[in-house]
Amino acid sequence: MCKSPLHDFLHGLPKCEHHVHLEGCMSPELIFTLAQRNNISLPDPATNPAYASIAALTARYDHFSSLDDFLAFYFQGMAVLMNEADFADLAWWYFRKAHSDGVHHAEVFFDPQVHIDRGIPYETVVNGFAQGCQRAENELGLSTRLILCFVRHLPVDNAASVYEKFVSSGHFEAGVVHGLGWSSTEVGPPKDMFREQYADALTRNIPLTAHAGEEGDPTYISTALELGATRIDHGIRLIEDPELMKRVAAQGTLLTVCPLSNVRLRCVPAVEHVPIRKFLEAGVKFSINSDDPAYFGGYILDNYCAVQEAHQLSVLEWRIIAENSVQQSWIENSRKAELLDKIQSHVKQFMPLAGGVEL
Ligand SMILES: Nc1ncnc2[nH]cnc12
Ligand SMILES: [Zn+2]
Repeated sequence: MCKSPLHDFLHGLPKCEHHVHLEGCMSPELIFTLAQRNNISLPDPATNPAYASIAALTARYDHFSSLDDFLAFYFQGMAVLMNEADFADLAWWYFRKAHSDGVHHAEVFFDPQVHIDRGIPYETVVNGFAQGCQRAENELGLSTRLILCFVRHLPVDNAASVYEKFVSSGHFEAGVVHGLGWSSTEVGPPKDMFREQYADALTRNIPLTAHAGEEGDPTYISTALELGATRIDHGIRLIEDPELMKRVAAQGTLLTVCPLSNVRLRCVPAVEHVPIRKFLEAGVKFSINSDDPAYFGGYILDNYCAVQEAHQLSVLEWRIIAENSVQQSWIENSRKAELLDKIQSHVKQFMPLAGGVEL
């Protein structure tokens, strides 16, 4: 538990999560358990000592040197997911934890290309994750959205083939998959590598987001916007381009910021350097998220608390963050109204911490 006097306020504050990779919720315990259950060999500890034990793997996660160093473990970890039930259990496990952190609405990423590449059918992945989402809606009252992510470390033809599967499945029209994103290695591959897929998705009114401005400079963000993304995942390097920052603020584009991830992947030296105050001052909308919580030492509430300890925000600033998170969620207006009411009631309870300001 964090030491901030706002801890209880932050815990109960109704949250929306917009940036979490379901495969990033594979804890070392779960990796070892599923490897055994599904008879899958993990890397040999003789050549990769990180896999000697759960404790060794956990300890290795403290020392990622970059995004790509982390991604190697992330792809290895998800290789133990085999059956629909594995995917469903993983999603359910995340939703239960998110619910206990005060999340009411969660938009979650998954990486089908990486699973298909190792022989798991597209339907197994989507059906399993969709089951987890349905269970969270039924049993926890969460609203959920699945976002299919293209990955930048595989050839674009590979993304084209999964995009065809996605389109022909009718999963968007059926409300099973709600949007598209891209992720994985940022610097290196062409910035606009999914131009064709995003152009086609726009004609179908599919919501688009993109990982950009995490390790890459602001031109990665402007390219994603040019291709039709209405949301930017991470986006912390936006502060290096004041003109672009004005545009992003004016358009109301949401940045899905992940503070603990940025520290673990060495994008910033500490949470104090995540430009939270600069974004607030510039009117840039953002939400606070966990990214790959099993790898980065914390789920969403840990990220909220880390931001509070580093930036000392007021109750009213948190209210703005929470309301923007709801307004920029990919949900119906009636659900937005419900969540905005919940935020208002919660903030009212904490009036004294707001310094007596009329709410
Ligand atoms: N932080 C991150 N950046 C890019 N791709 C990812 N895939 C999972 N986590 C990611
Ligand atoms: Zn991410």
